[in-house]
Amino acid sequence: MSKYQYTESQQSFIHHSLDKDQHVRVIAGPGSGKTTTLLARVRYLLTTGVPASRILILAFNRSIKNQFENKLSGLLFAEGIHSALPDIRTFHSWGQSLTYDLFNVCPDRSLILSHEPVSANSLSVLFKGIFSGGVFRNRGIRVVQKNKNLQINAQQVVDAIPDMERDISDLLRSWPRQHELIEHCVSVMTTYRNMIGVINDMREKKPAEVPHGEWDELVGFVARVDEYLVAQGVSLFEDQLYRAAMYLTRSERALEYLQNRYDYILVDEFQDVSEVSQFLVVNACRKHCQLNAVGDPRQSIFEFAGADPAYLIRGIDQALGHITTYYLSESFRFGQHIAGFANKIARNLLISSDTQESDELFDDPFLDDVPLADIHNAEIIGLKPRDAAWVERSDQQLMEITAGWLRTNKSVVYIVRTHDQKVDVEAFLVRAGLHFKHNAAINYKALSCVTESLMYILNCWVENRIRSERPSFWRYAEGPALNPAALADDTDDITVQFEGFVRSFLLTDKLKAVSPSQTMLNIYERIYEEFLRECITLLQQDAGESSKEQLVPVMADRFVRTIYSRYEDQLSEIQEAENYIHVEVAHRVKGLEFDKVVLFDFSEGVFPFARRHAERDQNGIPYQLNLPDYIEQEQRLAFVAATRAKEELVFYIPSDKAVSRFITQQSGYDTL
Ligand SMILES: Nc1ncnc2c1ncn2[C@@H]1O[C@H](COP(=O)(O)OP(=O)(O)OP(=O)(O)O)[C@@H](O)[C@H]1O
Repeated sequence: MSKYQYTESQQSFIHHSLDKDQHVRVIAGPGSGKTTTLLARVRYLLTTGVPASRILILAFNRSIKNQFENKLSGLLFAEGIHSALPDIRTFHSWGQSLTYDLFNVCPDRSLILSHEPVSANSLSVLFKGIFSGGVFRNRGIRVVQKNKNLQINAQQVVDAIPDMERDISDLLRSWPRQHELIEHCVSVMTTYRNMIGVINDMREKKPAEVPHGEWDELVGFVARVDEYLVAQGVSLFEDQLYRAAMYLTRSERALEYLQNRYDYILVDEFQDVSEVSQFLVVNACRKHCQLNAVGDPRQSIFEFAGADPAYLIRGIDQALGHITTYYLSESFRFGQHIAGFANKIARNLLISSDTQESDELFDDPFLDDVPLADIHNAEIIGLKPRDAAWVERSDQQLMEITAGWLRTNKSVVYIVRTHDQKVDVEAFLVRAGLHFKHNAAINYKALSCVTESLMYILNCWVENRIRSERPSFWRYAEGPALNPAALADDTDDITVQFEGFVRSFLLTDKLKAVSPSQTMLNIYERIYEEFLRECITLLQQDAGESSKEQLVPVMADRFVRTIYSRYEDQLSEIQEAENYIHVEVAHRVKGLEFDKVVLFDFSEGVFPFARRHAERDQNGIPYQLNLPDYIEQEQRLAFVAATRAKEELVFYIPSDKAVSRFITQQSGYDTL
């Protein structure tokens, strides 16, 4: 017995024809039960006798895939359906396994050995993978090596990291000025988890912006990394899909294999398919396989990565011919008020675009206007211009509301626009004594804070002065002021000097300010202690032979190589049992829902987003903010973020910022 009373249109999709050429599509707004209905459709297929192995379900990332897998197993278990699970995969994992299946079917090396240049995008993915350790260490990436058709396994990729690290430290060592060496060292290390940020910065920099001939150094470094990757013949993340697609375009047998592999392919969030993903899907469904595509064009937020909602709206019709479309028009997630608010955000999309395509997109019943006067659930917390007492009171208000939610066991998310903002929000929550869920990425950020502070200390030590620009997290730290007396060299023993200096920073107080839990505080303290010990050992070994300046880069290098890597594993394993707040960037909340949603910093420049250093027009406006396509993309993101809320939606706008254009166009909301 199902837990839901499915609506008529949901039922029509669930029980849609089993004929393989009767492709089907569902277009519906957020919370209308697309994923829920897709699960029910799979259950229906299984109960009508379709073998699980003939069904493929595709998701865009691992978390959505895992969620689907868990929900499906739960559903089947609850209803006593004894069936194996269908093939549930991310697009990339499908592309990867497909390539190997195709190679077995048609072992023609020339089809997969052709060498493709390493694109900037692939490079970014590679770096992300390597430095986050996730993709490469846990999953293993099978890559095809040029000329040998060998698989390089994950371990080999990981083993290659020291070469790159050596390159980086060589670069750092050869940096002309000590001062900049340390600063650059800090920036490299703090972005160690997101190396591509550094690489891309280098790529985008123009010679004129880089002082004193360092440009050549940067260009040389990037070129060396590129060469290194090419020499490895590394097959990168996106190539998992391209390689399979290439195979299909060149081999009839491969195509035939694919077209006979599955009877049903179901894709959630179809608005986010890219050209290559859609190519694979429609080719798989062209003959004996039914496509079930589910999505919401207004929730297309990955255009920058090649996604195009047009594939959902008409691309699949063009490729496959007749397709039945169902619209789900009721939202089960939220009431009228939130729907009305979200619709207003989306409505602007319709206004700003007069193409045929957008009429098709937005003329659906879900968008029925709701009078804004009715909106109570969506609240805007507006802060007056910066005024300490006022800010304090308003922050306090938000914290009190949040604490109340947690007391009643509500699920709570703070949605931010960028990863950097996460750190700010976390510090904000820590100050308020509230717990947030920290996953590996957040831990890396926190660890970066620790790294940054250690580099800061080393820097001060070399310069014999407290520097005015402190690490960013320092501003959240309460604790006693730094002790300038400790800077005085009252002993000749460099080791004693150093230890006294580091300890004078009273680190524990500062660490407390950035530690989301006692467990993490303990780990941070251990890192500090170990760092200190390592440095002292080094100083003792080198006593008298090296100057402070020479020792600093060596210490920094050691820190990253040994301590950093040892603790990151521990940190990523920590799980908090307490009731916590989720803090997540907008791009990662798609498909999720929470009782209470805070859109943190919903201001101009954040929604829509403008990089701090973005190029500006003659009026000082970041040029992106004048591009209608970009604005639409950002609006879709705002729409996705706002529609995660089941019960309550709060917009939080810092006092010194202007309210986002996406809500200034609205009226009738409550202000706290
Ligand atoms: N027929 C129904 N009766 C009651 N609740 C339902 C029904 N269908 C779906 N729901 C509930 O509605 C909520 C939203 O469903 P779901 O996540 O499937 O929506 P969605 O359309 O996939 O949303 P999004 O586009 O935001 O990913 C879930 O909590 C789900 O349990």
